[in-house]
Parts: sequence; structure tokens; C-alpha cells
Amino acid sequence: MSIMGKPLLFSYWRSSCAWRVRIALNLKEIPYDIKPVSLVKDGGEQHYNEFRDINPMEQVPALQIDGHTLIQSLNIMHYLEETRPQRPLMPQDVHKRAKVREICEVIASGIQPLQNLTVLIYVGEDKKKEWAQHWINRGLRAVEKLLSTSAGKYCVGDEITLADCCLIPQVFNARRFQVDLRPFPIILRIDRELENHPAFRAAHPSCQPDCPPEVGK
Ligand SMILES: O=C(O)/C=C\C(=O)CC(=O)CC(=O)O
Repeated sequence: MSIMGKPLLFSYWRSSCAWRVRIALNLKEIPYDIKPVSLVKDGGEQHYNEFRDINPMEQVPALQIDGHTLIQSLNIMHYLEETRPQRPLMPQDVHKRAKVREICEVIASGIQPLQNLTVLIYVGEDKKKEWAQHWINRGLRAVEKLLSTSAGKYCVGDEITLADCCLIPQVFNARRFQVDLRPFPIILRIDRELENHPAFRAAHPSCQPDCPPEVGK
């Protein structure tokens, strides 16, 4: 694997956290390679010793870049923002910056970890759908409320930011767990706005090298 060459993203096609980073890399037009880590094969390759050395949390994503290995999707996206100023994904205005971080945190700390694979396995097959729906619903209600004052064309104003990188994969997960999205018109509008954006499209699970063929394009 290339430490000093092209960045290498340890990714899984359906991981919403790896997907956030793929969107940011694409928006910034940073060429990168993908090393798929199957979260399901043989109990999960993320638990293998070799991967634990890369990410002790045994999760994707991890990004090898500039001679460093970075973990945690928000950390990685902020690193990209700080080192690759092209196509900024944070606004200039300090209050808008706070709004972007707020929406990212609500999703990355307040929703996604509660419906993560490891948590759903722990919750058990019988309860997992109801559990995921509950926490996604609760979180998206908050996001919709926040967007009612921050959104323009996108989550915060009219420029694409890190908040959009977090929102779109979370909407996919909401659909996956059959959450009724009709109470969230702003979220749905932003999702429609971005679904065909090339950077978002290329990052979509169905366009990943490790997407199972039966899922299709
Ligand atoms: O069923 C699978 O294919 C395994 C894992 C995932 O989708 C990824 C997650 O754990 C959910 C997420 O990223 O929010």
C-alpha cells in the first residue's frame, strides 16, 4: 500500500462513514485508491489483527495520507479541509461554520453510532429494525429543525459543506431501515438536490468496487 503516494481509503461500500469521506475526497478532486474492508465476511475483516493496527476502533474508514494514518470520518474530512483548501467544504463565516459542525455532530455522534452494525448485532435480529428506526427518526427530527434556519440550497446556505457529506449517507440508511421520510421535507429536498451530483454519485455504495454484483448499479 502506498503511504507517500496516492491516499488510500479503507472503505466498505455500504458504510455511511466511509461514504462521507468518499464524497469529500471527490468534491475536492483528490485522487485516491480504495482498499475494501468487508464488515461482514468471516465476522468482519475490520476485526482482523492487521486492520486493528490501522484502526484500533475496528471500523472504517481509515485514510492513509501524507505519511499518516487517520481514523474517524469527521477528523479525516477536517484534515482534508485543512491541507487541501481547494473547493472548501466549510463556510468562511464563523456562525455558519458552527452550524456545519453542529449538523455533522448530530449525525456522526447522535444518529449513526446508534444504528451502527455492531450496535444492531448487540440489539439482536428481532429488535434491530425498530431500534434503528427509533434513533434515526429522533435524530432526523432534530436535523430537520436545524435545517429550517440554516438551509439554503444545501444544509448550510447555498454551498455544499461537510454537513451535506454527512446528511446524504444518513438518508440512505434511513431508507434502508424504512424510516418514513415524509415528515422531513427539507432533508428530502437536499437529498434530491444532491443525488445526481457527480461527486456524490461516484461515492454512492452502488458505485463501489466492493458492491456485491446482485445489488447492481
Ligand atoms: O449490513 C452491512 O452491509 C454491514 C455494515 C453496514 O452496512 C455499515 C453500517 O454499519 C451502517 C452505517 O455505516 O451506518
